Parts: sequence; structure tokens; C-alpha cells
Amino acid sequence: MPRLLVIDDDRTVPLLVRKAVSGLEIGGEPVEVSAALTAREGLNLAKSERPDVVLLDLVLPGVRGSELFSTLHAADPKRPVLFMTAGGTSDTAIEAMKQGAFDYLLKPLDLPKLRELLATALESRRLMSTKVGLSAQAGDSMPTDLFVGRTESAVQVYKSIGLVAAQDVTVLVRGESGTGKELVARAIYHHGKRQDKPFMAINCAAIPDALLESELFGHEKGSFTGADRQRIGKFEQCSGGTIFLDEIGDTSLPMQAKMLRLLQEQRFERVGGNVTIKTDVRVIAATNRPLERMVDDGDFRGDLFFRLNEFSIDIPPLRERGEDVLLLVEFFLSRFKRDMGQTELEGIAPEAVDLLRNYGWPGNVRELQSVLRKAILHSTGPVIVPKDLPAEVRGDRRAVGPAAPLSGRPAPPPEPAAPPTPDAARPAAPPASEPAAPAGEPHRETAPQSAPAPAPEPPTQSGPPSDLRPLLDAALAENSEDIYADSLELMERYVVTRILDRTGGNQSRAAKLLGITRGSLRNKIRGLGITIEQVIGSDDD
Ligand SMILES: Nc1ncnc2c1ncn2[C@@H]1O[C@H](COP(=O)(O)OP(=O)(O)OP(=O)(O)O)[C@@H](O)[C@H]1O
Repeated sequence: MPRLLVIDDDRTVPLLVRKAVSGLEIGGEPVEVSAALTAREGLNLAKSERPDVVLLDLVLPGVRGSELFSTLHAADPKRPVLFMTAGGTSDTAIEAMKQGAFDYLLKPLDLPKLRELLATALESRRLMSTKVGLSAQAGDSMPTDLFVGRTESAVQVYKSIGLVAAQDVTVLVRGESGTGKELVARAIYHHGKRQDKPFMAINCAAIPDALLESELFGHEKGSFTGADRQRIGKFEQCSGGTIFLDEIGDTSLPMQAKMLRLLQEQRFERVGGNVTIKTDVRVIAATNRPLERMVDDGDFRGDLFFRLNEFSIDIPPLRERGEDVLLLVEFFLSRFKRDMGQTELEGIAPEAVDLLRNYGWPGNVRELQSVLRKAILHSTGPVIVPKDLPAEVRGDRRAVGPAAPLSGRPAPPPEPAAPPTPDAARPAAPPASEPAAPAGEPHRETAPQSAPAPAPEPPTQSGPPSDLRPLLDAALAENSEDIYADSLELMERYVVTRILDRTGGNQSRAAKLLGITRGSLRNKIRGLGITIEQVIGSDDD
């Protein structure tokens, strides 16, 4: 169970922290909070309870905050220590950040911010301490994530990790979304020389560019509107450790220039600063974008690409990994059986296995996990059978929208489109003979890529949700308690699909039109189960 230690002489702070983490799960487990009112008590608890994250008030009676921080940090340099300060950032706080503190919070504490930072720190700790094994055999003694696979391509990935892990060089991990790039990055870290130092993961697409720059490089006070205090960036904080830059293909050209210098010289300046700072970080980058093409189009710096590509690991999509699908199914079923307390689950029927084997897996391993989790929830007996699988896996094209895959398995023969119905605005419905999917379950929608589209068909899945009556009637009839969430999801799905349709599948343009970051858009696409891999004809306004 993830443990959090709060050290603060203010008794209300642990109460607030408990509130902030209530309902939060890290790696599927709730967070346990313990509290100390003095530095001595805090150090004792840190020793006896080995917390995963420490939240520390830097101003405690009779002790220097920086000393306390150093002692805690030295005892476990990989453990995130967050500290709290009143008012502006003090010199002590800046010093602690430079020495590797995870982040800081200003008092009075803001509950949502507190929850967000604690969740990030606890998750970061989980990533650092959950080793990644490279076979299907899990050791019971320590928490282990496994990169499962026995096919030639998986073995190639293991070999590459083995070759490069100890060499301390930059690595570029490539593969479609959900193929396991983060897992590979962590395996490199866990098998490398810096495994006793921190590992920090940054999703470059999830943070707007201006913020990303100060997140990575830090900034000086007053360097831009809103920069009311100095900030130490991840490249400085993580000196000695490893930084995982996910979605590096989504960074702007000026950011790429700064990153190139960092990779070449391990030097940088904070935003608005003129002092050159020396660091020592190992960079592992990942992308699912076609960097070569982006270089040709002028969207990615060629010199940065060559620097990153000195050692690259390509993870093939799941649909090209043959029997690994079966291995992954076995692995996840036994893991979920344990995690979800499904003791009565015995296995999966051969007909269902065939469907899983033949599906194209546009969302790769992540999608396989989600399909299996849902199948377990839908199953009514001890064995998973085809009806427990989502419609798209069963090959029911009406449920995946009037689409033809662009890649992966060949396009299935055309089927007549479902006639428009009054509830055209509802998410894809399962066939009448099947039980309705539970509220909130992602349904596949389609949005185009810039490839020739087949003949347009009626947008049965993405019609405007102008009339929510059918959804509301059905939800009321089922006594649903998720009506608000369902309606919003319907609306979001319609808007996102429609805008992607309009931009020909170009996510950057779509994000701009929607007024959200590319990262948020990507999260929405993922969360809503929208498949850009497929093509539909756009319906004109
Ligand atoms: N070979 C594998 N064996 C076991 N689990 C895997 C494997 N590949 C991926 N996973 C699991 O699938 C999920 C997605 O993997 P991960 O986040 O590493 O993918 P990714 O390529 O980084 O995705 P994205 O590009 O969307 O960030 C994770 O839960 C990961 O543990």
C-alpha cells in the first residue's frame, strides 16, 4: 500500500492531506497517511515506516528545514519529498529543489493542488520502485511490472534494452500508442547505472509549450507574467537521474533547440536567466510520431533527431506480435483475477481467444488490457466467452462506425450501414440481442486521417447530440446514476469526432480549433475510445 508521511507541527495539515488523498488509488491501492508533529518523530517514522512520499513543513521548531530535508533525501534519494512553505519561496526551498526535492506547495494549502501533487509524487515513486522484468515469469518477492512477450520482436526489444541500459546514452523508444514505450523506458532505467537515482517522466504533449519549458528548465522570478517566484526545472532537480521525455515529437522547434543543447552539453539556462547551469541527466525519449517525415516537413529538428536516434528501440504494434497476444491475455487475466478479486474466473473460451487474436488492436496493449478488464466485468460465468468482448473485437462493424481500417488487418467487406434512428446521437449501441454496455464504457468512434476515404456513409455514430431524450429515457429506465457523465461524454465524443473529421485527422489543428492542448486532445481521444486509424466520409455542415 502506498504510504505518505506528513511532517508538520500544525495538526490540521494531516487532516487536510487525508482528505486530499481520500479515494485516490496508486497502482490500484489506496494511500495510507501517517503524521509526525516534530522533526524527530518524523525521522523515526521515516525509518520505521519507509514512506513512499514525504510531505515536509520546512519551518519546524528547533530544526533547520534544509538539514531535515537532506537527511530524508540521503536516506532514500529516490523518495519524492514535497515540502510546504508559507508565502513566497524561501532560499531554503530553492536550495531543497536544487538538491532534488520533488516539488513544493504554498500555505495555505489548496486542496485540489495538494491532491494533484501528491498523486504525481506517489505515482512517480511507484514508477521508480516497481521494477520492470523482461519475461513472463514474475518474481513474488518484489513488486514487478513485466514486459511480456516471447516472439522474435519482443526478444529483439529485450536485447536492445540489455545492450543500451548500462551505457548511459540517450535512447529513443518508438512505437504506436499503447505498445509499451514507457515500460521499456523504465526497464532501461531499472537495468541502468542510475537505478538508485530518481526517474522522472514528463509527457511533453500534455503540457502547453510555455509551461513545458519552465517545467523542464525552470525559470527566474519575473521572467514572464505570472512568474512570481523562481522555479527549479526537472533537468536541474533530476541531476544524477534519468528523465523520460514522452511524446517528444510533440514539442515546438524552440524547445527542441534547447533540448539539443542539453543533450550535447548537459548545460542550459533557466527561462529568463543568464546563469548557465550544469546538470547530469540521462534522457530517454519516446514518440509515436513519424520523426523522419516531420524532419522532412520542417516540424522536427534534424540534428535533434540524429542525436536521439543514435540508439533507438522500435516496439512493433500488437497486431504484428502474433502469439504474444495469447501470452499477454494469460498474463493480464491472471493479474486482473487477483487485482479485481475475481477468484471464480477460470479462463477464456477458445472462440473468444480467436477473436482477440484476429483483432487489429489499434490501441495496442493498453487496449487489450481494457478489453480484458471489461470482459471480466461483463462475464456472467467463470469463463470469458465471445459475448463478453466488446462489439468491435467481435467484428460487429455497426458498433465501430461506418469505417474501414487504414492499417492493421485488412478492411472487412462492406456491410450495409445501420439506418439512421431517432437515437443516432447515442454512442454506438450493441446489437439488440446483446446486453447494453455499462454507462461510461468507451465506444469506438471514427475520425479520418489524411488518406483516401471510402464512400461516405451516414454518420450514425457521430450525429449531433441535439436530442438527448433517448439517452435520458434509457438511462432513467435503467435507474442509471451516471446520467450527467454520460451526457457530457456523448457531447465530447460528438465534438471531438466532428472536429477531427473537419481537420482530416490532424490533431494539432483540431486541438487549436478546440482551444485545448494536443495532450488533452490525445487524452480525450484515448479516453473516449476514438480511433483515428479509421476513415469515414465527413458530413458537411
Ligand atoms: N509487453 C507488455 N507486457 C506487459 N504489459 C505491457 C506490455 N506493453 C505494454 N504494456 C502495458 O500496457 C499499458 C500501456 O503501456 P505504455 O504506457 O508503456 O505504452 P506507451 O507506448 O508508452 O503508450 P503512449 O504512447 O500512449 O504513452 C501499460 O499498462 C503497460 O504496462
